[in-house]
Amino acid sequence: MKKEINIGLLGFGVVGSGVAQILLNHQTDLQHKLGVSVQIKKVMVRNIDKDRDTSLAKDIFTTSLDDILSDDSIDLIVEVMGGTTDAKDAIERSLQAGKGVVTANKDVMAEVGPKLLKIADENGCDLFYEASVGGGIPLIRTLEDGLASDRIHALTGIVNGTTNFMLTKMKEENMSYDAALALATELGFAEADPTADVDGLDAARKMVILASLAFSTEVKLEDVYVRGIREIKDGDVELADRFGYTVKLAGTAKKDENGIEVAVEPVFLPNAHPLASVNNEMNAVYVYGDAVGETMFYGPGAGSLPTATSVTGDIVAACRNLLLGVNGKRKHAPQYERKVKEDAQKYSRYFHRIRVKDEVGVLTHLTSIYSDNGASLATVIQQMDENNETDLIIITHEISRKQHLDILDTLKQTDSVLGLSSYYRVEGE
Ligand SMILES: NC(=O)C1=CN([C@@H]2O[C@H](COP(=O)(O)OP(=O)(O)OC[C@H]3O[C@@H](n4cnc5c(N)ncnc54)[C@H](OP(=O)(O)O)[C@@H]3O)[C@@H](O)[C@H]2O)C=CC1
Ligand SMILES: N[C@@H](CC=O)C(=O)O
Ligand code: NA
Repeated sequence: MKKEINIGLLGFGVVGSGVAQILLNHQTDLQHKLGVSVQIKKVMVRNIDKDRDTSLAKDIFTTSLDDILSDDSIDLIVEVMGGTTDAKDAIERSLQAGKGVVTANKDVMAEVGPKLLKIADENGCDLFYEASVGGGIPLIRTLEDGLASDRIHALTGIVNGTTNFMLTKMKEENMSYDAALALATELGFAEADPTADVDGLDAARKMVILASLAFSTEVKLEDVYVRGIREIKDGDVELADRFGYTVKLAGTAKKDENGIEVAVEPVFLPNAHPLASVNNEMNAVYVYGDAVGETMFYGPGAGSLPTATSVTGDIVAACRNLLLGVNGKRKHAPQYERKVKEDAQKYSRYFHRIRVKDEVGVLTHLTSIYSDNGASLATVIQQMDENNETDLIIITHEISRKQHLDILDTLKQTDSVLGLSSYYRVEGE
């Protein structure tokens, strides 16, 4: 019977140092729950000379993956180094060496998750990735276990902490975009390359992971319609509020008889919608199941200790499996063929803000573009600003994404349109 489980930790940054802190500070609790102690045997970093605030012995730090993989006393690898190429390689090699892996890496799981899970299955190893979506929220395991008997048909969520933090600070404290991003980075929320956060890619990767699991099908990054928060223009947040909405970067995934649709984009959410009051780095995901109905999962979406809680939760699960000798016994092949909807099959309401020339007949001409495209309108408002320029605000009834995009294309080529200020999908009504 094992007395100790040894971990090889790949990465000692925001998340890795949090994992070490929890394993150290909660050691007696973990020992009680598992009956063995869990120790960090080696840590891989990029720069061995960096000053690190830790009580771990200096000589366990290395820059060599081989050093860790060749150590037979190491049972489990925890990948929290980030990036794609090296991390992918490290996970693959660890599994091939028969070592279970816990990772927080959504870039890798979204890109090659199915391939890595197959390698894990073939090698009788666990591959757990709870921290890859929703930071500290137990979501992956909830979909895999708690809701396993249900058929999930939709997910809607705020799955990026950095952008939600930025939008909150910009709205409530009038902080500039740059200052809000700098603060999110300082607090350890942002990715190494924060364009992944602000341009929606990080959230898109998380939606790939969630949708694949929820719908038991392969979902690729190219299946996701992605727009980030740089698309939000001055005045949009106030304008949304005037109409009773809050602007959030939301991920949505839906499944019906035509297939699946997945999107990440700034949306207008009714102010009364629970997701509208999810602020700062908090995340929340609504899961709609045929049997369970509506469930919502809420918690910190980023940050050292919240994310490390999910990683160490996975470590506990992997240790239990190792101790029971049932590691790598879950099989991960998806149940359904990949089937992605066409834009003409994706329905929503849309908000359009169009800068127009203030001249006779503009309103009639522009509304005819909508009717020519079969779109009926719920709201049409013309508002003039202090420079005598006019914004036409249009909220449509349900139309397809194809109708919406066709209308935008026509508007762009229309003489009386000075510019398309912004547009949003209206979600959650
Ligand atoms: N920060 C967060 O809130 C969250 C992060 N994640 C994910 O967790 C992972 C880690 O993120 P985070 O801790 O923020 O990242 P950091 O940049 O803070 O830390 C990365 C760590 O990995 C080491 N490292 C990076 N590349 C290599 C390499 N090629 N070889 C050896 N060591 C390497 C770095 O070494 P050195 O210290 O020498 O530079 C550093 O210790 C990422 O996949 C991220 O997306 C997931 C959820 C939330
Ligand atoms: N950069 C990410 C970190 C967690 O996944 C975020 O802000 O959500
Ligand atoms: Na999670």
